[in-house]
Formats: sequence, structure tokens, C-alpha cells
Amino acid sequence: MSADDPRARVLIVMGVSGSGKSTIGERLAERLGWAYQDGDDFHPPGNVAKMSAGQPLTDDDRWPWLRAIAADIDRIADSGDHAVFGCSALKRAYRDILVHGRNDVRIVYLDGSRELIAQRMAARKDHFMPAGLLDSQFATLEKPTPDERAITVTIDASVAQIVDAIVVQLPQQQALNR
Ligand SMILES: Nc1ncnc2c1ncn2[C@@H]1O[C@H](COP(=O)(O)OP(=O)(O)OP(=O)(O)O)[C@@H](O)[C@H]1O
Ligand SMILES: O=C(O)[C@H](O)[C@@H](O)[C@H](O)[C@H](O)CO
Repeated sequence: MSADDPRARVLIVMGVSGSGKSTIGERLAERLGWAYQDGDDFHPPGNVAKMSAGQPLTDDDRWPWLRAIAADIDRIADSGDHAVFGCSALKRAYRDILVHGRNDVRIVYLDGSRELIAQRMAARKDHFMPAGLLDSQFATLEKPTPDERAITVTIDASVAQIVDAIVVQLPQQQALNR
């Protein structure tokens, strides 16, 4: 990111299920003094029921969900507020709905191996998402391309190290704003 970039108002922390979106997103928001919003809270009940039953979502299941998140991102950024959103945003077309050309909305990609994420999901309790959906999450994933100017961090590190790695990649002035 160059120094003349406008300051981001919204960061979208993306990645497959179990990559750490909620964990990292909450800590990053706390560090920046911003609100945290979880994309899972925008799913219609039918989507959650489907995933809980071990069925992957289709594009058609995801479009209305993504549009609802995009509307909330616009509301927050347009009002001059800030937030971190945790949202899988697995495909480029999904991210295009969320970002739609805004340069005050930036992507943070949590990059990790299937093995590490499967281990973390196996250890996780009280979550609707079955570990059996991880293969379909990876099959659907389109990693951000350079033109998306995403901040990419490896998740094979402590939560504090990952948050630090994100913050140092934010424009300098913003990183100091905490
Ligand atoms: N850096 C880390 N080191 C160790 N454990 C981690 C790390 N990041 C996340 N975890 C753990 O991995 C599990 C998955 O993390 P989390 O629930 O935040 O992922 P998620 O991407 O939000 O998942 P989902 O999309 O399914 O809601 C949790 O049990 C969390 O405590
Ligand atoms: O697009 C999707 O398939 C969904 O967003 C999933 O990724 C879940 O919402 C989440 O990751 C489970 O907790």
C-alpha cells in the first residue's frame, strides 16, 4: 500500500471457515479502536441450517447475504465510521460485491494450510460449521489477486503476531491511530 492511499474505513478479514476471521478480526478491531461485525450474523437462517446439515452454500445462497453485508459496509464507511468485518468472501465475485471499487474498503486475507485449519476446527467447540465442509471451502476459494491490493498474512503464528503483521501493512498514519 502506498503512503498516499486514503485511509481505510473498513477492513474485510477473509478466508475459509476456521482460518481465524472472528478471532483475528475481533483483536484487530480492538487494536484499532473500531467495531467488529461478523459476516455469519448476516446469514439468513436457511443458510446456517444448510451449513449445519453439512451442505455447502451455492452462489445463489450467498448473493443476498453478500448484498446485506455490502449495504452495512457502505452505511458505516459513508457515515465516516470504521469497522472490521469478518467474512469468508471466498470468490473474487463475492469480494467485488463487498468492495465495489471503494478504495476505503480493504481486504485482509488469512492464508493457511488445510492441515492447520482442520486441526483448529477439530479443536473448536460450539460452532455450527462442520469440519467436513472445509474441502468445499478450499475448492471455492479464489485467493486475492495483486490488483485487489489485499493485505495477506500467514495464520501459522500467534494471534498477536498476526494482528501486528496486519497493522504494519496498514498505511502508517492509520496504524498509529489507536
Ligand atoms: N493464530 C491462532 N493460533 C491458534 N489458534 C487460533 C488462531 N486463530 C484462530 N485460532 C482458533 O482456531 C479456531 C478457528 O478460528 P475462528 O473461529 O476465529 O475462525 P473463523 O474463520 O471465524 O471460522 P468460521 O468462518 O467457521 O466462523 C478457533 O478455535 C480459534 O480459537
Ligand atoms: O461462504 C460460506 O461458505 C460461509 O460464509 C462460510 O464460510 C461460513 O459462514 C463460515 O465460514 C462458517 O463459520
